Amino acid sequence: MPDIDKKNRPATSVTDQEALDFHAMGRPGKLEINPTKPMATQRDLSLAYSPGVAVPVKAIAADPQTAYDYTARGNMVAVISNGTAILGLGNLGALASKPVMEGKAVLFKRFADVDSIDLEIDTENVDEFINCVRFLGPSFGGINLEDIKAPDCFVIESRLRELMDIPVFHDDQHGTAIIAAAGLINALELTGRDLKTTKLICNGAGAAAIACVELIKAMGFAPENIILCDTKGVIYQGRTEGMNQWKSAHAAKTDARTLEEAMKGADVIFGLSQKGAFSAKMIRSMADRPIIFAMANPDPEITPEEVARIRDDAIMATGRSDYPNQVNNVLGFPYIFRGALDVRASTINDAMKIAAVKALANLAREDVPDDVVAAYQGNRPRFGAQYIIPVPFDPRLISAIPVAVAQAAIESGVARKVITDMAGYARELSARRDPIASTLASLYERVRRRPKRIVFAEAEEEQVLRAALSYANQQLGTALLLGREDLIRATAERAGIDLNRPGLEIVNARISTRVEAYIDYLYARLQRKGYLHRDAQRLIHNDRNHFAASMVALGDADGMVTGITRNYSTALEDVRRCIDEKPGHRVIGVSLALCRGRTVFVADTAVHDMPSAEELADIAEEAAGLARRMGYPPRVALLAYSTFGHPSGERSERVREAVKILDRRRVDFEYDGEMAADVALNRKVMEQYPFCRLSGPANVLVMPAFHSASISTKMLQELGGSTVIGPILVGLDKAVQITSMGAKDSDIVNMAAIAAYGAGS
Ligand SMILES: NC(=O)C1=CN([C@@H]2O[C@H](COP(=O)(O)OP(=O)(O)OC[C@H]3O[C@@H](n4cnc5c(N)ncnc54)[C@H](OP(=O)(O)O)[C@@H]3O)[C@@H](O)[C@H]2O)C=CC1
Ligand SMILES: CC(=O)C(=O)O
Ligand SMILES: [Mg+2]
Repeated sequence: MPDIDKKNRPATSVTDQEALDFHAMGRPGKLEINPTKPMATQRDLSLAYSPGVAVPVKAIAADPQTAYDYTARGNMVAVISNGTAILGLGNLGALASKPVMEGKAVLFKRFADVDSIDLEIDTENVDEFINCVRFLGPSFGGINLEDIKAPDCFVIESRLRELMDIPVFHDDQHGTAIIAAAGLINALELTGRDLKTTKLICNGAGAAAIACVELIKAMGFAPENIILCDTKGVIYQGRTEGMNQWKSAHAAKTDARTLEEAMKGADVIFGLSQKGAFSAKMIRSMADRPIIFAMANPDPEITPEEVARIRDDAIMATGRSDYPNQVNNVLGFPYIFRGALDVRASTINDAMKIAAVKALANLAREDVPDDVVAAYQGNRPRFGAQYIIPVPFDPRLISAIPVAVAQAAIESGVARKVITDMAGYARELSARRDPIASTLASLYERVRRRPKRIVFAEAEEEQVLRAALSYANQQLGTALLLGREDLIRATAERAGIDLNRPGLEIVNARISTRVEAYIDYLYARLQRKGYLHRDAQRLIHNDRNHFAASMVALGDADGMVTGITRNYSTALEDVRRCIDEKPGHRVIGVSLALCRGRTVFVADTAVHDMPSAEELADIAEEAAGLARRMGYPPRVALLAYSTFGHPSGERSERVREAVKILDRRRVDFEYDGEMAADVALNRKVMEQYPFCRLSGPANVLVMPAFHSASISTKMLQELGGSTVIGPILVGLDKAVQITSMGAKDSDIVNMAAIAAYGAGS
């Protein structure tokens, strides 16, 4: 197990066990391959395979460009490594690099809808590596080389670029250089420095470092103001030990021999070396308002906390997502390839790289529009020391960078397809991304800024304890562990959880001084509903849900999460005995189904069995409200088996009536119905009803009844490969969330975070 310094872990750090569990969960690894065409009938087979497949074969043989029309090549990138420089962990071999390469492949998909596959090549021999890759060209639209050590990577990349007619891009070199250069331009601007007079030290003289230095020199940085260092110290003119031609090209005329000597008075320091390479003394010796990019992964050369202890005038960036200013090639490679693929570029040239630098640097200087604020944890960042570069979840990246890259490819003559309508292309690009990940990231961050006390009502269960620990570890607030103390302690011991860490508190119902207050509260609510005082006593003494909900009702906790040991409706009844709906609202459940890059909100998946027309209209309003709060402009479809009156039937009548009620209420969101699910979700089918008032496929589906809501979300999960979050309870006066029975710890912590978010400020 790697030795990680626990004290220096930032807020969102995960434990080693969590990382292993995540990778092992379900189907091991992070990728699978799915067909894009139906493969159900004899005819499908005849088309997809023999004899039909022969037709595109001949077409491609006659005109190779048609491979982009008839195969997956045009959207497919190989992520290729031999594992000789895995992050900052060193040469751990091809097989060990696979988790990182799978990770890069899923980032391609997640951020830019580029399909990608990882290929680990088990050789350190440069010629063997080149020969292995050079013949793969027909399979891919581009090659992303990753984590190959210097100087081999330079030879490999330049030879493959000559041998292949598709983009070959060593991400650690150029991806890193592009992001670092963009961040540097902005940091120089903020500190009033000039590119030509700034003094920069780069620690590390490998793939990333050499490329960074080359790019910034190409952009006008004075060569005499740059000093590179490696494990042997300063790379000075005349040095012979540990040199190669790429280091020699940047050897400095200087008397400095150690990093410490070189760093005295430096304006900028780039770390592309190893964890902990910068000392406090070095940082202290830098010029005023120093610019420190500690980019080693997973642990930087020095942490922002350590720098903050030494000086308060630094602009600080790291390669990590859990600190401000993430200078990491994830901001580049998905979008750079997106742009290159979309114009079928033969290469990624300097013009395209510089276009990406400028697009990225400019984006950080622009005002962040309202619909992007969610990606910034609900804050509107302003160009400044804490914001020199956009965050990876910024939804503007998907349009800004590919457009700039594609345009530069066209202008520099390497595009094999010309895009004339760049504005239309930018719109298409935006539609490729679903904001759910940024929405959830923002939700977590908001909670982190106003941490909440959440009762975990079933804390004797192991997965609940794990979720509580994760809640505390992520600094979302205090997890109140409700249960019998001896049992909680026994479970914690079995699970290896240290209950003494900050952020975990046991609430032992038996000895709580608040028991009488909760009994009085509950009795006052229930006495006219047939409950005796001793019934209230029994509920508080014996039932965790009543105890937890009373804690929340009386302000002893901000919210609660339950549901592991009891079915949903029973848990909800327990809670409803203690907590009412918010005035003017209706309590409903909304599930989020995340499928193929698209999120739909489905309601009501928890409460109303057979809602009336009035109730359906309320459900539409509540669900639209949640969608809007989560950053989705709601387009609500009220679903039925029929569409706009056909086939007619009594059951659709209620739905039609609900639409009329919404008309009368003059609600401020798009809605229409009744309609079948394919009309709601498929633009082409919807176009057959030109009078439909939805401006695009629905993102909020109001189901006609609980059974259809429940059946469809469960089918989406089991058969459609969707991730389903929820049901999220909305409309209650206090923040309560109920998980499904047997939910995993990751689901429980999500629901706890949603409860904390619901608890507001
Ligand atoms: N934030 C980001 O986006 C990225 C960050 N990186 C990080 O940059 C680092 C280097 O990666 P990469 O260039 O691919 O790897 P390479 O193996 O190509 O190069 C590593 C370089 O770092 C030098 N080095 C290692 N330890 C030290 C040290 N303690 N002091 C000075 N120099 C040292 C090596 O020196 P020598 O030549 O003497 O062996 C070598 O020059 C890694 O930590 C990686 O995670 C890389 C790519 C992207
Ligand atoms: C981010 C990255 O590619 C690296 O650290 O190697
Ligand atoms: Mg890398």
